[in-house]
Amino acid sequence: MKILVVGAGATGGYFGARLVQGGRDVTFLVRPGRAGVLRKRGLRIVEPGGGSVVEPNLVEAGGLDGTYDLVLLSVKATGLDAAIEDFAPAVGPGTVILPVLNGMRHIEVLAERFGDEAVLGGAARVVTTVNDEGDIVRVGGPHLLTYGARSTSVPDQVAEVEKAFTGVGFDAVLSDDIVEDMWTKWAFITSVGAVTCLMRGSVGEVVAVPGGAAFAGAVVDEVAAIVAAAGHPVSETAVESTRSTVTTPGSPLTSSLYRDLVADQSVEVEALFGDLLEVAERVGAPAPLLGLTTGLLRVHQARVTGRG
Ligand SMILES: NC(=O)C1=CN([C@@H]2O[C@H](COP(=O)(O)OP(=O)(O)OC[C@H]3O[C@@H](n4cnc5c(N)ncnc54)[C@H](OP(=O)(O)O)[C@@H]3O)[C@@H](O)[C@H]2O)C=CC1
Ligand SMILES: CC(C)(CO)C(=O)C(=O)O
Repeated sequence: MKILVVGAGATGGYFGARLVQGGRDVTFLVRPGRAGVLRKRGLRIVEPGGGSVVEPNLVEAGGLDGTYDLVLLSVKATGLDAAIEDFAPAVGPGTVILPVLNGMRHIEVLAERFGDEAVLGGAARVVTTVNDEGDIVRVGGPHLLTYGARSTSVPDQVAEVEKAFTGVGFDAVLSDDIVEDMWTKWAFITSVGAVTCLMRGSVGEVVAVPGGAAFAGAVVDEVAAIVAAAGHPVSETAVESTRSTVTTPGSPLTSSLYRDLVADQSVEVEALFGDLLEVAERVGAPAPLLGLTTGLLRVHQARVTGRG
């Protein structure tokens, strides 16, 4: 199976490197800056207990020659439209696209462009960042990629994807209800994102102040009520797991959203928060904390965008 990983950043770099190490046929579609770093240093993973480096096959937009069986799409929501134009030549009649983006809006955009059947659902649970040297840093914790067909008609290629993801150095789960898994991940990431961005700290820092844990719990309840009202209830187990995650004393956990915010970078505000706020308004679910987070992030995003 020929795999094209679009974006060799925190998620694509991590899962892609693991696939390379597992002997899979992987090429990374990258832009010139990232290509330069990867040619010089290789694709390095830094993680507790060691690290590794692979020499990745790289291609830049315009250099794509032929189609791929799987496109693993791992750009931020803010880069989605441009990335689609760049990887489109790699998509043929037999290609499936597996996005790891948080949120839901990218699914509609991709399905509109490439057809409903070609677009799988995906949800990544991994805590990775790209450090100043351009290496992928994995903090620890799960490295789980859940994926699956979004409708009952499962494209034949899914079995091939399952084979490709078996026995490589991350956990992969083929889900029979990936859409609900994506809603669960969306509820999780907005909860962690709201707690860390509103309070500007890690979970442990928030929990350490009086009222911090109660505030974090209120965020979890608000988000869970919104997705339930929208017809995508998260299981009680998942709600309690998120509650435990955002109220764990001493936890260093942040979110990629928070890390981008404090690094003064562009944030995925509309895909993660704007869209969920719209859902809340549509179904009449109260969303004061979500509204506050969305406003805060929109102000930040307007400043970043205005800077050019
Ligand atoms: N980081 C995490 O722990 C997790 C993130 N996610 C989600 O995964 C998605 C991806 O996030 P993440 O991996 O962190 O993001 P990163 O910013 O770390 O990586 C995105 C990469 O995409 C590249 N890119 C953007 N546009 C293009 C393009 N047109 N062609 C080629 N490469 C391109 C960027 O390259 P360049 O250097 O050129 O800008 C960058 O290396 C997000 O939706 C995020 O919310 C989900 C779970 C965990
Ligand atoms: C799991 C977590 C919170 C890791 O950072 C994440 O999914 C994200 O930040 O997007």
